[in-house]
Amino acid sequence: MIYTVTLNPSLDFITRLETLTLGETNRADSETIFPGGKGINVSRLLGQLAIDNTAWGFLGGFTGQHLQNTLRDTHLTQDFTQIAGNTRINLKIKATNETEINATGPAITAQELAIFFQKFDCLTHDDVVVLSGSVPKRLDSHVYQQMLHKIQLCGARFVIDTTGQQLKTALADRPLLVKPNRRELAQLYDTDLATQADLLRWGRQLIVDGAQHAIVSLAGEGALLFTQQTQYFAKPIKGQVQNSAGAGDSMIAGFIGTWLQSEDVLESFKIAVASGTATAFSNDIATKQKIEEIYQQVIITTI
Ligand SMILES: Nc1ncnc2c1ncn2[C@@H]1O[C@H](COP(=O)(O)OP(=O)(O)OP(=O)(O)O)[C@@H](O)[C@H]1O
Ligand SMILES: O=P(O)(O)OC[C@@]1(O)O[C@H](CO)[C@@H](O)[C@@H]1O
Repeated sequence: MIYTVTLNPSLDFITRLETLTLGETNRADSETIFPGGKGINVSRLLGQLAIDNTAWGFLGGFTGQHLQNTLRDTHLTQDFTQIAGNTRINLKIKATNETEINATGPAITAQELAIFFQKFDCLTHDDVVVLSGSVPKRLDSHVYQQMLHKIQLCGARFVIDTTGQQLKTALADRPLLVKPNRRELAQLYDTDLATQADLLRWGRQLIVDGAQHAIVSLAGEGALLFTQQTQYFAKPIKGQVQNSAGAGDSMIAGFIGTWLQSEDVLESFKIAVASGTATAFSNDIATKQKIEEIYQQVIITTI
């Protein structure tokens, strides 16, 4: 079974307007609310690919209830830990540029955390846990390390999509996949990635430091995949970007969902690129139909 963990889920409130003027009352042209949070996005994309998975994380309050209701129609099993606080609302402003304000998230009590950790006791070596996204501000930042410890005790495998020190520490535990974007890779190794050679050098370092597979996503400039043996480049695909939030999560889902079924690295990377791009070209997480349409345009080269 694939389990996704979203410690800090969200309702993503997306508002569109022509221009955003700071310090003024702005009037929106439209608004939409989507279920959000990185692990939940991974779960939803896996669902589109008809891959069974269970979503773990913390949900609470009226926002948590709404999120749970919207997820009912999707192909994923919900096994969230209920909390007293309100699940956060993240504001995504689509104007000339995209501006995001991600909320801190609710407080998690020691008791709620203990109930959440009990879930890890059922893991076996057949399971893969996808750990994604931020830690609610008032939760101990070592929570990722604690989860990794429990995952390894059970012999399960994991994918991790986080940043900075949490990612650095996790590399030594041999994640199946990591997927920093360009900015996150630069921050991880404290370098500026000025050239293509820098990207290749530091992308390869993720493997040297322990990752089994590493995708470096480059938004509208494509993506790189590093494996133990080789490295691939996916050419960018042209299209109308609707809402790029969740593109990276979709890549992770496309890759790991396919790899666990086939262990075919190249095919997994193709589905990853198709899934990420299809989500960038959709308002919400991409549908299976959109992923299949984009898949026809994916071109991968060895570099
Ligand atoms: N503007 C775009 N045009 C074409 N493809 C895109 C675009 N944005 C994203 N993609 C596709 O989606 C993949 C992941 O996007 P990106 O690098 O933005 O991930 P990310 O920063 O993790 O995104 P997010 O945090 O919003 O989920 C890219 O490698 C690319 O394949
Ligand atoms: O604050 P975090 O946990 O880093 O990111 C949360 C978030 O921006 O990530 C998803 C897109 O990847 C959105 O659905 C959600 O709002």
